[in-house]
Amino acid sequence: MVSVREAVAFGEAGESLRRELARQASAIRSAHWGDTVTYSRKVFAPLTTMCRDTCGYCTFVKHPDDTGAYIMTPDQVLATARKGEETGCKELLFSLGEKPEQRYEKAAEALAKLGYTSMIDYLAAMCALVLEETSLLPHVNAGTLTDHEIETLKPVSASMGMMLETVSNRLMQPGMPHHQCPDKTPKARLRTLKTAGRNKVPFTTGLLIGIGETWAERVEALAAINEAHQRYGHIQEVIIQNFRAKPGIAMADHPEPTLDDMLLTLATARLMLDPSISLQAPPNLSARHAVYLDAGINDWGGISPVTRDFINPERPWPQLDGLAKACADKGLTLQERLTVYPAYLQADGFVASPIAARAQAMTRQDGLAASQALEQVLEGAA
Ligand SMILES: O=c1nc2n(C[C@H](O)[C@H](O)[C@H](O)CO)c3cc(O)ccc3cc-2c(=O)[nH]1
Ligand SMILES: C[C@H]1O[C@@H](n2cnc3c(N)ncnc32)[C@H](O)[C@@H]1O
Ligand code: MET
Ligand code: SF4
Repeated sequence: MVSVREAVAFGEAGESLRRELARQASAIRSAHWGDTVTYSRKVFAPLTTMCRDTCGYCTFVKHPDDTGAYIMTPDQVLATARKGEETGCKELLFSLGEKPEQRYEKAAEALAKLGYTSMIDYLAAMCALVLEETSLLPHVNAGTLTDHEIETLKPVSASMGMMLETVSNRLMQPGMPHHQCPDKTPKARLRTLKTAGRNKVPFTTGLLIGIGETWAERVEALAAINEAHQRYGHIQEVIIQNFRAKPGIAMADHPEPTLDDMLLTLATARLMLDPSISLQAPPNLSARHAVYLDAGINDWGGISPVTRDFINPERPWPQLDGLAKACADKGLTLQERLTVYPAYLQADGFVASPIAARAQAMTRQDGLAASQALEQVLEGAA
């Protein structure tokens, strides 16, 4: 694995070094992930658009007084889940604003009408509903979480995630994207990464690139993720997500990261991270996503046949046959996976047993990649 010092120097890499790094990253992908590239067939449930943060890149968040501010009702959650079941989805991805009830009276009132005082408690109830009433596996993307919140969510979810986004404290300053966002302080994000590890939650995290961070800060963020994984063994996947500028956000005129920047970041991530960590990039945020395969990715993340990407709603999902062809053109095979990676289904203390049993049954029925013990994966990586 490449050190922080070496990786920081990659920021200055010219064209030939960039090509060499991508080649090495692809070799790691082949050695550890073979020739399969995966995706998770999912439906998206944007449980609430209200949030106590106001990130400069986010179009998802709505002020409680705006149109488009809502909390999904249990019936709406179930209707979404049913659509997913009908189209062969296995994951239901809950994505939501963070603790809106702690900032807005209106959000607290809307939550009270549903019978709850905390959004996380409501989220846990909706996960339980999905488990009871449908065949899907819930994945939770709810931002920062405390020990108590993770304890509430763990028995009712297959996996959880939170984008670290960045470790840059500069981005908290006035005029920067995380100004006055209490849940985006690097301290709170890093704490959540560790809390998830201590609680043995199969965890997804990652970087949002091109929001004003320096190359060195990006490398530091990757190092922090890898350190957490070395300590707790819980990071199942890392997403490198490229910022997209769009009308209506504070960062509407901020330049987007270039494709070369994305490729160098992906290769660096592959070279820095434990090889057992899946490397994911979203296919819908670049028309040129096929070349990500040359920079070492082995996963496309969640793709939905029914719901749009609510966080980037103007960016439709690519067709699965197109993605399969992009993989095949490079000698790779596109394969469906579950939201929780196989190794975590066998590892002690990770996935609640009824949920692990459901996931294992799905694996057998659908011929998904079989389970490999976490110890084995981590040993292989060492
Ligand atoms: O459709 C999306 N899925 C997102 N996902 C879901 C992802 O694509 C997969 O469905 C899951 O990670 C399961 O592997 C996230 C999951 C996380 O845990 C954390 C962040 C994200 C971010 C996105 C996103 O922006 N859009
Ligand atoms: C769910 C994840 O979506 C990402 N996210 C939020 N807004 C944008 C945008 N404009 N472009 C790309 N990704 C975005 C953040 O990283 C968040 O954590
Ligand atoms: N609010 C959470 C976060 O920023 C979930 C994704 S953004 C809708 O991490
Ligand atoms: S990115 Fe997440 S935390 Fe930030 S404003 Fe949007 S919903 Fe809230």
